[in-house]
Amino acid sequence: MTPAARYAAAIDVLDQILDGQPAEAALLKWARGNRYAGSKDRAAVRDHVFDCLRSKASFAAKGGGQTGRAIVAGCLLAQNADLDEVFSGQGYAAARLDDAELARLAPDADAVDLPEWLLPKLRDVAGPDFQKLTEQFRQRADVFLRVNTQKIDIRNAEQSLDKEGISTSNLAGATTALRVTSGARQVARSAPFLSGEVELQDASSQKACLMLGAADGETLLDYCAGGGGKSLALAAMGYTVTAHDADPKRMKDIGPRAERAGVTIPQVTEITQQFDTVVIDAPCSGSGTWRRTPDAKWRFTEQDLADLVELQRDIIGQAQGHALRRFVYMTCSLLRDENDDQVAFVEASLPKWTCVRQERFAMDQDGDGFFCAIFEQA
Ligand SMILES: C[S@@+](CC[C@H](N)C(=O)[O-])C[C@H]1O[C@@H](n2cnc3c(N)ncnc32)[C@H](O)[C@@H]1O
Repeated sequence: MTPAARYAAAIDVLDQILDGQPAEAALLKWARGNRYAGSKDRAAVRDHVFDCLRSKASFAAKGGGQTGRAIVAGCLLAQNADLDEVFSGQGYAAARLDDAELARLAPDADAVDLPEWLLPKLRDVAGPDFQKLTEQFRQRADVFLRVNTQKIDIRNAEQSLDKEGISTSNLAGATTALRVTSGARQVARSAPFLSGEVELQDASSQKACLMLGAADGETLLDYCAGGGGKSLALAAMGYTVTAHDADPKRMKDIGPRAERAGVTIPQVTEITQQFDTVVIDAPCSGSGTWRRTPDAKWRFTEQDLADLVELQRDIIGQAQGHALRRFVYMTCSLLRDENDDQVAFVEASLPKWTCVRQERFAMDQDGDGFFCAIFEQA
């Protein structure tokens, strides 16, 4: 596909998303309907769509409308790119911009790329860094790997990855983490990944797991285990991990991932014992990861947030009952409602627990937004 044809495909996919389809479903539908597109084409179309979704409001303002064509036009204006090359009408390129569309272009227009109702909440959390935070929402997030230090040390992992064309660099504050600086798309096919020496995991999630400290033979229940990201990181730290999730189907990847990593992680649907530590990686807005799932930020509503806050409280109430020594509450959210306010809720309603440590990881070039609070028996 030519560069212009890739933009034309992105316009079609964006129109489907604007009609209410989730981004992944719209991209999959496009790929199935256009089998001639190779993996590089699919990756490029995906990148265009996600870039446009991250900056949807500001691109729509520049491009003069809420359509795939206007948003892509706004994207090109933001990059000072040549609109005529992309909207050329030649071959599989998008049709030329008509006079009405040209008249609506506003290269100097701008907008905050977040839903209006969330702005006071994010201003409250970010304080003087609010501007920086809004700018971050427009950026692509880096890919990070977690080195499985039970199998390989970080220096040898870097060398093995390098042999496969994957360049990495170290990261301050996370002894297990590598930033992928090139070759990210090769990771899942590479020998270090397939042999369980490295896993894909954001750096902030890794830092939160490291907050739990040395395992000292402790048993640990991962109460909201999902695909097992935290379970695997904690098993690699030496914890004897049991995985649980309200939806057992979500745990289907844990078996193969654990096998690659060389650990055993039993999965349970009913909990019949107590654990030294219980980890609650709670369902949340995911606002700290919206650079990776930008359509989610536009769909998220105040009612969604209220429902999540209630669900998180229910889960805390259930899960803490299985903890002997401590429980750990985590979210990949930036919002106080899901973080600090839940710490206050625990301290007010469950007086046997005291928060002994909490960390907020900013959403920046070194990882997603993340929150972790550790509670011990008072
Ligand atoms: C943030 S995700 C977990 C991500 C996972 N820990 C990881 O690191 O890959 C939250 C999980 O909580 C689960 N969940 C939702 N409600 C729950 C409940 N009432 N009890 C236990 N798990 C629940 C969801 O099915 C989802 O898999």
